[in-house]
Amino acid sequence: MARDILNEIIEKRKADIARLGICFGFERPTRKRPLHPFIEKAGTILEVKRSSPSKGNIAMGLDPAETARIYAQAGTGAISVLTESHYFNGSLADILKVAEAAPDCAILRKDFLLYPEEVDVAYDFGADAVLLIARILSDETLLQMATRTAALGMTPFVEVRTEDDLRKLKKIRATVDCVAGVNSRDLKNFHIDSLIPAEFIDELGERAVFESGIQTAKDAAFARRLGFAGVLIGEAAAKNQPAAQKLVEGFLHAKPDGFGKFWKRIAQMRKSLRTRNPGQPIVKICGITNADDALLAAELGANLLGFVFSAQSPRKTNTAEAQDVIAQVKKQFGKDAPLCVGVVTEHESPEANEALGLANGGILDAIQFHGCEIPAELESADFGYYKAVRLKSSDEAQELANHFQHGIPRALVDAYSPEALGGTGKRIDGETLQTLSSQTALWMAGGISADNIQEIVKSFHPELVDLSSALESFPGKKSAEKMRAFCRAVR
Ligand SMILES: O=P(O)(O)OC[C@@H](O)[C@@H](O)c1c[nH]c2ccccc12
Repeated sequence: MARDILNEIIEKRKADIARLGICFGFERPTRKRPLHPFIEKAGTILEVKRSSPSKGNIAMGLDPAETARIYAQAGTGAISVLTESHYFNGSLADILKVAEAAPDCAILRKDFLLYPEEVDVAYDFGADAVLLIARILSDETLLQMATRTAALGMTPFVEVRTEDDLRKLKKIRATVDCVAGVNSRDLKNFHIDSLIPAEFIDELGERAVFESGIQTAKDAAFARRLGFAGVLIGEAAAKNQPAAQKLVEGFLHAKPDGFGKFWKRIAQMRKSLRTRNPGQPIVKICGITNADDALLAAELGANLLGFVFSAQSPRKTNTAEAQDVIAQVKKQFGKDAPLCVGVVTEHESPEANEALGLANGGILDAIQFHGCEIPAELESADFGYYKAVRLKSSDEAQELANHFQHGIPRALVDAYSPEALGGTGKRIDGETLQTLSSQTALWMAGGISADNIQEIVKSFHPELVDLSSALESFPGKKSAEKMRAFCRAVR
């Protein structure tokens, strides 16, 4: 059985408190600073974090006062102080130091708090907000602690990760106002998935915070683009403090937009498939050129439709055709219509410009950059985008990790073929797929059909499968029979 770190942390804390008391041996101060509002408008929370169970040493020698000054200078409105000692090497004394060094910042006490009395301790040491992890607290204790936090004038910051956590949050919100955070890291196995916050955001209320896994300014921007009011950044800020300002600006300069909306819809699709039909991947049917194919695909439950804007492709479409097809699909399926994606293979080609025009006009929901880079000017585009990488070898699979460093949660992998840019029916080798599926949520294209989809799902657990040629009667025209057979097989 995997080691349950969460449990270990809690057991050690209980033992410490039994031995040292609720202040862990520190003298209990009287609060000196005034209370600060916490995430009342969009802002960042930078964390004083020396180490963690997942990463080990992060910034062991960090000086809390110096760090707090740098964070305040970087423009953050709030600072999180990890006070857990065994795994994070923090202490209550750190709060006192941060409070003195950053008098204008709100302070969050970040710990695995278990007892209502610990809320009073947080107040006395100078905290303005208190982390309450829904997963480790019963309904009653959570309510009691949130109520106590609010009664003292602090902000309860409730962290959720599961549906049951969400239920608890809703229950306490009936009586206590609180900020809700969603952790993109699973505290049980440390996996980071930036689409988890996207799944939850619509249920978290206005003051929602995206927690963990933020490495770059673009990642921070992604949280804002999804619509989060706050973002909590630990490792990336603590380890590289001169870069803290860039992280803050990345978040503050972005705004909720169509890019965030696209990923939110992907996250919601994944969630609804998970509840209705666990294991079934999101299905993207690509190479759509006509309304009959599009309408049948939508009726059969395709989640995304792909429109190819590439001169070389036998499945290429154009503005007028795509516009007409998409209008018919949206008319018939309304808000349940599949998402429509333009596939682009070459920058600044007339075809790429047509696709970008449709995306800017809100007709295409996203652009897939297939085998070409994403143009830098898209950083504030009001539509979704991601990259499709054509993999030649398993070595390249390693490089794929880089594509997730830019605030874009997924990349699609396709098989490489010297003859064409896609739609060759060729499949990526099993070893590479295995590597990828163990590292990331797999978005897979190339050689998928009704005949092999069950084996693919079983072996590689793709989150999304993208098909084109296997569903055709001839290039550019889908076969109703093959589409039906595929949809039966994928369920
Ligand atoms: O270092 P990161 O990946 O930026 O994560 C920061 C913060 O979200 C993380 O430390 C955290 C989130 N929730 C927690 C609960 C307890 C301890 C720590 C945490």
